[in-house]
Amino acid sequence: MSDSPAALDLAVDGVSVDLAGVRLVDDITLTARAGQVVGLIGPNGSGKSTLLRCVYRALRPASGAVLLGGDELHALAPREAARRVAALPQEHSAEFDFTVAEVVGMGRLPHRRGALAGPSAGDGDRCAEALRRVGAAHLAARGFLSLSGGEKQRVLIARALVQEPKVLVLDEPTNHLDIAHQLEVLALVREAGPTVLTALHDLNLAAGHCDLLYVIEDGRIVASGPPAEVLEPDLLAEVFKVRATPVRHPVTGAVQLLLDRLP
Ligand SMILES: Nc1ncnc2c1ncn2[C@@H]1O[C@H](COP(=O)(O)OP(=O)(O)OP(=O)(O)O)[C@@H](O)[C@H]1O
Repeated sequence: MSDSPAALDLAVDGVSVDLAGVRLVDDITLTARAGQVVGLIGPNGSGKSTLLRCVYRALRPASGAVLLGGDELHALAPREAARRVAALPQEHSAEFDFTVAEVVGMGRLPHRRGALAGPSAGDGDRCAEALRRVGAAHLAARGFLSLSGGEKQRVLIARALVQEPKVLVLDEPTNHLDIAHQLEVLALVREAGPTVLTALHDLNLAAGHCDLLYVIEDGRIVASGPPAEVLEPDLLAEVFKVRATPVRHPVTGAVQLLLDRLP
């Protein structure tokens, strides 16, 4: 865990979300202490993205609150919220007809002095460094729309990093990434120092990279705790409908799962 002073405690306090008359997230409470990497795992349609959308302000909960360092997120001015929270959404509704360098530069907008102010000194260096860290420096001049899925994902991670958030919300950050980049990106977001709340499908990545896991099923949290405690066979059979055999990674010591279909 990083003790970066830039990170803030995140608390989701009794959050419920209703869409189209259906309760999709039901009274969820979770906490991530400053600098922790907290994973949200659960089957398809369990409510992970819906909850994360509340934490990056794309949705307003029907009840409950999201607190950042004790301040209510939905009460902050948009610009102030954007200085504290960056997000990597699962679907990018906005397709960017911009260069990669321009897309990453958008991450600096919340830090500009005024709405009409230009880039600050150092913004270009920050963006170049972030692109380098995600292994995308060579793509800076390319059109974003011309990139592969994994290249786009890495550029959007660079954009979130240059925002220098105190809380980083990631919805399936390893989507489209090859295995080396999956491991790299998860190490990178931890090193960057913000509090991280991330949805992950890969249970072994969750086991190896998260300080704490919350398991969501049908919009409710059904288990939480350190990965080695949470990822136990009965729970995984019940929630994910798989047979899981936990083993210790011989090098890192992290719990890892051998997975197959239930007999
Ligand atoms: N606007 C909406 N109106 C009605 N239902 C919705 C809406 N958005 C999402 N849902 C439903 O809410 C449930 C939770 O969706 P959500 O995207 O949060 O799940 P998820 O856990 O992120 O799933 P996945 O692992 O498939 O990404 C799903 O059944 C989904 O179909």
